[in-house]
Amino acid sequence: MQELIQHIEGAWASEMPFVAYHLPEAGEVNCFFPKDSQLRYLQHYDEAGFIFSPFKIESQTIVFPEASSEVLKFKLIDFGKESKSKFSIKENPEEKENYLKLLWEAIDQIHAERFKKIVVSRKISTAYNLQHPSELFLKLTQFYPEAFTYVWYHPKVGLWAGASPEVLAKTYRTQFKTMALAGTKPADEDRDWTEKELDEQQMVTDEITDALKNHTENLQISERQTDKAGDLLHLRTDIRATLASSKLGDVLKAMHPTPAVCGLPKEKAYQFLKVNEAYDRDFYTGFFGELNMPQHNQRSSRTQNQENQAYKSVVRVSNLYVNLRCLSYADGTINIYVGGGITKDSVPEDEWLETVNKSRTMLKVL
Ligand SMILES: C=C(O[C@H]1C=CC=C(C(=O)O)[C@@H]1O)C(=O)O
Repeated sequence: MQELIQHIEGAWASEMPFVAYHLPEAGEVNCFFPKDSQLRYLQHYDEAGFIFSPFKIESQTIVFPEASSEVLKFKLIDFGKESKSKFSIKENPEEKENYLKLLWEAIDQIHAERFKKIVVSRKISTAYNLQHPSELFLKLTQFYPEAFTYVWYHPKVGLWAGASPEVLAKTYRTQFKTMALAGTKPADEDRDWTEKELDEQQMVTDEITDALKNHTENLQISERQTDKAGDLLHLRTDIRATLASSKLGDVLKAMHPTPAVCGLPKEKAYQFLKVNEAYDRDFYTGFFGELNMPQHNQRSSRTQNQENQAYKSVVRVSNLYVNLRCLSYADGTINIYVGGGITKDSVPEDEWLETVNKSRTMLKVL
């Protein structure tokens, strides 16, 4: 653990890129330390490494290639330091008013039948002196073991950190997994899911299923379930398929941005967000994670006339998550990114409150 901290702090102090991450419920932390600070962009989804992709489809995906990085694993130890942060941000009335205006605009457009759903968002900025990214990362792993937690840094981009509950794409050989995640309520709120929330999530399931139809076979859709993400609950449907002749890159192109982060119809919603959201989402609601990284499997096989024999196989797997419940940091400022799905039944004040609740996921670790 001490070694992990030293590696992260060493890279941070010498302004060298790095990523440290923890996959849900995994026993170890993985890290990439690129050997130089050149900014590299992904050319093809056959490459192997850790990718960091922005929301905008026309922007490029950054890669820390496996081949030119030191790739390390560290055992994760529970260090029992669950100290809650006292850090808070005062509500800014002007920010609230502007966000309510955006919400009303989105709802009006839905009533005018331009959209069925749109996911609007905002950025909460505050002065903050981030000294130790390893501390931030370890708190994330402690508070949110069920999420994909990470801290990512490149000197030419800045630092990002988060705890994502949403799988965009997992692959194992030809097996493909994703999920439709939408609808939000506080975990301590004892109430049923509303029609609005059920509808909103169903739209995501339908759209993802539709996008996958042309690229996969054997589509399987699970029952809907409630999923915990920090102090929040979401509705979730798991979707599995077999990748046919299509490659992961084609599937991602068809899926991203899903209606869990953009809207329906996708292109119109995307244009609306570009014009009406008063800030650049940057990497928020983009995606990130392992691309074609080796997974070492050890199995024992008993063949005829042979002793039990252990053999190893290596399978290249991808684990990509949507960049939600995240923050960025540069030059003494922290930005926390939050949004929510708007449908015809949305109530602006409730949607505002939902973003306040979502911001607590990151505030807790500051
Ligand atoms: C856009 C966000 O969440 C998405 C994922 C789950 C639930 C959502 C919702 O209930 O609106 C959003 O679609 C965010 O956390 O910033």
